[in-house]
Amino acid sequence: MKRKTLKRSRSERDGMEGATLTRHLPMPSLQHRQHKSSSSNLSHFQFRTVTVSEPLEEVKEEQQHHHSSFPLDDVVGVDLNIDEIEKDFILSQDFFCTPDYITPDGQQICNTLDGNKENIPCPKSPEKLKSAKSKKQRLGKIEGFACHPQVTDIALDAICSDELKTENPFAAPVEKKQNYVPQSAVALRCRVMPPPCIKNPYLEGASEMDLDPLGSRRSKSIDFSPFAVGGDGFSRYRTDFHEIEQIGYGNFSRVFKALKRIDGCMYAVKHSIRQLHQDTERRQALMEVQALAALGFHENVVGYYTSWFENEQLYIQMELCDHSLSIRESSPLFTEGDFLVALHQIAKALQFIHGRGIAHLDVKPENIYVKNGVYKLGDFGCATLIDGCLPVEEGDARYMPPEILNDKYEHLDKVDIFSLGATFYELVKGTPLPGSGPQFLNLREGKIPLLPGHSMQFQNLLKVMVDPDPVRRPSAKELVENPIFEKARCMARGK
Ligand SMILES: Nc1ncnc2c1ncn2[C@@H]1O[C@H](COP(=O)(O)OP(=O)(O)OP(=O)(O)O)[C@@H](O)[C@H]1O
Ligand SMILES: [Mg+2]
Repeated sequence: MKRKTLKRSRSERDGMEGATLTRHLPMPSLQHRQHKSSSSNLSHFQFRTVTVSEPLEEVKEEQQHHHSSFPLDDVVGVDLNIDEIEKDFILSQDFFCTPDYITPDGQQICNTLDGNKENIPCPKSPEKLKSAKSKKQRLGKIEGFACHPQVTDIALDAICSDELKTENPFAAPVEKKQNYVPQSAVALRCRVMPPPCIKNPYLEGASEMDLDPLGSRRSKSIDFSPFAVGGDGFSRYRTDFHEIEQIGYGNFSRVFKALKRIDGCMYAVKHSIRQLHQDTERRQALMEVQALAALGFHENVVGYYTSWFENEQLYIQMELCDHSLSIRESSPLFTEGDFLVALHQIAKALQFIHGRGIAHLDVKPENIYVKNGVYKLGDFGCATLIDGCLPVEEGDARYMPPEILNDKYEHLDKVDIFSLGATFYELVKGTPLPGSGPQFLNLREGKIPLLPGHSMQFQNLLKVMVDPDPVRRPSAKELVENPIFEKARCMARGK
């Protein structure tokens, strides 16, 4: 069923952990280093094989040399992190299809991104500059920045571009090459710049700048698009998972049972149905995984593993459950004892998330899953902060209390209590709640018809949970501590 029009449309929200290239690029085969004599004039963007054993000094020297002969400023922000390269990065010239020397002798190249220029035949190697001293000084400066790989990155860029402007007067004159930017360099820039770290609004005291050392160098938007695997036919989902079958769908997502190739375990992988083109849509979609990640583990909350963007869709890897409590999926043969066990467990989930300042705002049978007899709250796509610091995106109107329908958001934790009461009323009744009409209005007024075969204690509990006044509804903690669940525990033990 479609939700009512939302304060912030839910359809706007669905949308990447940016995947870093080092993890996903098919690595070219390890080649032996053979550039020593012939490649002393490697262009800055010629990517040769670097073995782990290669001395860092030499790599840095070479980089320095190429910085001095290549206008790095023109390739804004290309980050070649030496430490990274030395550790685990194997960049092959073959892979990036760059020529040996970017600027052929005596050839005038204009500053365009014409891909054909990358296929010009290798010209004669220009002479290597002989200024060991100045190189050493430069390296000294660079090493001073080597405390953090990303800081080193920035330092290298900054220092080298400075040096291009203030050349050592005693050094051999450096012929400044034309502003030629190989396409592969631009592509690499997109690939080596790590994705942004964004603030998790569900965690207290997380500062955006603290998290993102490159924050000042990025644009303000969460532009994950360069890291969106899938655009070039490469799929992290397909690479990492073997899809078994579709196990569910919602208004915005499809959920698949998938075998993770590397660990041989089954997971639920949910992805947004629609592509999320806008930054705002992606931000909105990320709220779900940010809430899950901020919450951490609770046995009655569906487990979250990881998430990423692919083909402009958000993928979420979760714990695989058996099924949801949706009346179209689960067995109608529930006894009151069974209901109480489920209600108690989801009340514990709510106590846990409310304790962390988060309200779910979309509690309903479809969002409660069962795994080996344990009930788990899932689908945090509407989760928000109870203190009202985040926008409210209400869930399925059939389960929403009257105050939410009237745009009153003072007691967001109690919204979940109402929804939980409505959920169990529907499960006991065995027919779907209406989205409008007299029955819909009756429930908003706290009127629950008698439920034959169920104890008054249980029916009264449901009634107080759907009280029109949020203040009179029990808190999740009070609910968990209700004596009725003692009976449920005894019944569960007596089975
Ligand atoms: N971890 C899981 N294990 C098993 N089944 C799941 C899991 N997550 C989701 N499902 C199934 O997929 C369905 C849709 O998932 P979900 O509710 O998260 O999608 P949605 O598009 O956000 O839904 P909604 O329409 O409620 O907004 C669920 O009702 C459930 O049946
Ligand atoms: Mg759902």
